[in-house]
Amino acid sequence: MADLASRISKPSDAPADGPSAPAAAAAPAQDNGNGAEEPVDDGIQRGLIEPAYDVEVKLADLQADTESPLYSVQSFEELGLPKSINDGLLAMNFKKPSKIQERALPLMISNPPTNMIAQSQSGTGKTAAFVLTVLSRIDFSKPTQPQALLLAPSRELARQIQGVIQTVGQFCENLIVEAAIPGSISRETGVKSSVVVGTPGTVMDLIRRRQFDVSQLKVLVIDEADNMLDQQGMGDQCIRVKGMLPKTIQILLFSATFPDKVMNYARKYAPNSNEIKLRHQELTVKGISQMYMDCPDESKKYDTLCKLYGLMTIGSSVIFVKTRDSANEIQRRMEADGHKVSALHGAHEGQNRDALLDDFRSGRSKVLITTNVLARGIDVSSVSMVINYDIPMKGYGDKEPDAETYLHRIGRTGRFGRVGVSISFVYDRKSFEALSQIAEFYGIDLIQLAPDDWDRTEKKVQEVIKSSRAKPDYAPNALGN
Ligand SMILES: Nc1ncnc2c1ncn2[C@@H]1O[C@H](COP(=O)(O)OP(=O)(O)OP(=O)(O)O)[C@@H](O)[C@H]1O
Repeated sequence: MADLASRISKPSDAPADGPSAPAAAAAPAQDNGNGAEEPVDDGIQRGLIEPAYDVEVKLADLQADTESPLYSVQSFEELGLPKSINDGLLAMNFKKPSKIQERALPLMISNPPTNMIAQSQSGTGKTAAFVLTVLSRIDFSKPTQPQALLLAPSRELARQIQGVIQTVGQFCENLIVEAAIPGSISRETGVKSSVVVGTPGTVMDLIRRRQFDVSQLKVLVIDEADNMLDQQGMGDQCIRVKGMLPKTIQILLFSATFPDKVMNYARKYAPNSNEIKLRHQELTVKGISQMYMDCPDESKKYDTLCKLYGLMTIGSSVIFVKTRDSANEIQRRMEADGHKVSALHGAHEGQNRDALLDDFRSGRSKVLITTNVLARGIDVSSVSMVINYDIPMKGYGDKEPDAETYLHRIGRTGRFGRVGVSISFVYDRKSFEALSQIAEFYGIDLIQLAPDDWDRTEKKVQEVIKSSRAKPDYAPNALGN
């Protein structure tokens, strides 16, 4: 049995990670809904929760730190991308590539095209890395001929990636990007774009019904590839889709996590790939202060959640629960108790899901209760807190802790150098052991919050949320070799 306390630190008065901050509340981020930042002229990105008191660490400092996953030696110009694409990056105020972008891009855009399996911590810019590659391969004189296909596990992530392609590609003439998600492509027209971003089931249906001409596809990207290729998940669908595509297609697989078991599938799926991999001790983002709350019993979890509501609304927060029913139930109870929350999960109809996420992105709603459907990839820079109401578990009878899902869930905060807090609720031996094993796996020390000392709990959480940016030396060892 794992040593329960070995990775879990006792409460202390020492400040939580992050520069200390005065008492002003952090401003909500300016997310443009595309995962891109609004440009500003102060040399810092808006959307990075920039309260006046944050003078300690700028993104530029983080990107100059050799230990940071955001570090690079080259500029985007030096990576040899076409001007129209560089102009898009400028408009997004992307000043320097992150480490994954700097390392993966030259390998991916070179000819002859080579497959890639690439891993990098959550929120470090994997999307732009593959989007830039896709755009560099498109022949813009054939705007309605499908040339690139990107697959993602959820409609929300597919739409988000579509938005990033449109934003980065805003100066590429005749760029047409379509989402292939349920209800998005009319039977009459079929696919009429050069870039298609979709979920595997819908893409497979479109190809089978001959509404999607795949004969000229040059590049296939699979985001969240470990999840997508997992035989327990969408592995079969992804294999079938690949079987319908040209044999010469360049395949790019991206994720923050690649468990060994799935890595074997990945290597078969994308043979002779270049690989950029991390060790699991390098995976956590140090800007995320990982905390846990030892609740007296399961029923007290809800009371604890309500007590945290004030802290949740300093920025935006995501509450992860195991089932759709518990998402609905917690929403119902919290609303009855006077809190403003929304719930998004797979039982909702597609357009409703889109509207709920759009509201969350824009800050119209600030607390979102959801299931694992939003655990991966979703990029909303204002998220300063993630709550694991249930510790993610996997396997038959939920026997094993799901370390990958834990990492993706908490990675909804702390995006690209920002700071955030994750709070995991434990309430019995099983949940405590599961969290201990996850902490052990990643080599992290979790900070305990005391449910009976709210002053201290609030202080600890506020110290992080209001500090706004990770210090350079919080960054992990970054990419392995
Ligand atoms: N070079 C850059 N400079 C500034 N910001 C960037 C840069 N590259 C990406 N970003 C921003 O960083 C944020 C996180 O990027 P992205 O969503 O691609 O992360 P990711 O690595 O795919 O994370 P996840 O593993 O959670 O999917 C986005 O808001 C994106 O706009």
